[in-house]
Amino acid sequence: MTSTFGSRLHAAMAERGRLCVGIDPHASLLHEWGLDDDVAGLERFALSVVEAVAPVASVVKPQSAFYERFGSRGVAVLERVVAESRAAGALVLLDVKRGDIGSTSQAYADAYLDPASPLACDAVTVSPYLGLGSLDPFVETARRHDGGVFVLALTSNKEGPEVQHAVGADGVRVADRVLDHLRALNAGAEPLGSFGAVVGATITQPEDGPAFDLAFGGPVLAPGFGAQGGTVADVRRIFGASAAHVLASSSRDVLRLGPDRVAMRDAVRATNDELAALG
Ligand SMILES: O=C(O)c1cc(=O)[nH]c(=O)n1[C@@H]1O[C@H](COP(=O)(O)O)[C@@H](O)[C@H]1O
Repeated sequence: MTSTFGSRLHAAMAERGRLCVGIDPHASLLHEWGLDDDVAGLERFALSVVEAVAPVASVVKPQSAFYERFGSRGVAVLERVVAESRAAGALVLLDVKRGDIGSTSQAYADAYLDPASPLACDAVTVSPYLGLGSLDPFVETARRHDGGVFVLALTSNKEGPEVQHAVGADGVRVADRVLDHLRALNAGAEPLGSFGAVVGATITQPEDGPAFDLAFGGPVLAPGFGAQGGTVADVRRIFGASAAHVLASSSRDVLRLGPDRVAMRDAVRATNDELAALG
């Protein structure tokens, strides 16, 4: 690879748009598509989505759990999803939300960010709740291999604020610490850093304290767009002038249009146009 993840993502968003498509083969979706909830159904579903969206979307985001539930054969399907999406020109953000003590995080980082690994992808989601320093192996491995890391900051689910808005002994809120850490990691990176934050497209800024500062020099992954209620207007409301660096992420809202590949692809294009209109 020749350029940082942040540079590749910046170019891909400019060229293909700001929608990330989640490839999440829920059992209920396999059923809606008329497929069995088995490895053959998983493979048919996932590769049909890749064929429909990977040639047009800037980023695809397979959620590992939906593949892992079928064991090693499911993970083999995930490997194909990653490889075939990249071959079609999409960046792959593997949603695994890993995070462990540093020595174990190194093994996770090698699994997803070392190009020699069977599951190598462009970027990965991680959880910071073992401490920001525990993420160093992901950061260093990403820097070494031009990969990216997206750290959970303000998640889309309603339970998130109980932990993420909590104030530490130093008076700093947990999510602010995560965003500050990312700001330091991205310092000086142009046009965009490689260290992103996950900020749901459903969040509301706190009424009893200052707004979270969502400009930190890196990309934002904004899941919760679509099926969880987030809209283009929410992206404008939450991110304002930083919306250009926001990847709105939708899984079920696109996937439920299948197995009609044209309908899925058209939906991606239409949403990209709406997001582009935010400026
Ligand atoms: O990291 C994520 O992708 C993520 C973070 C978050 O705060 N909320 C969230 O929904 N997600 C993931 O985004 C996807 C949302 O799927 P839909 O609700 O079907 O669009 C799922 O794969 C979730 O695991």
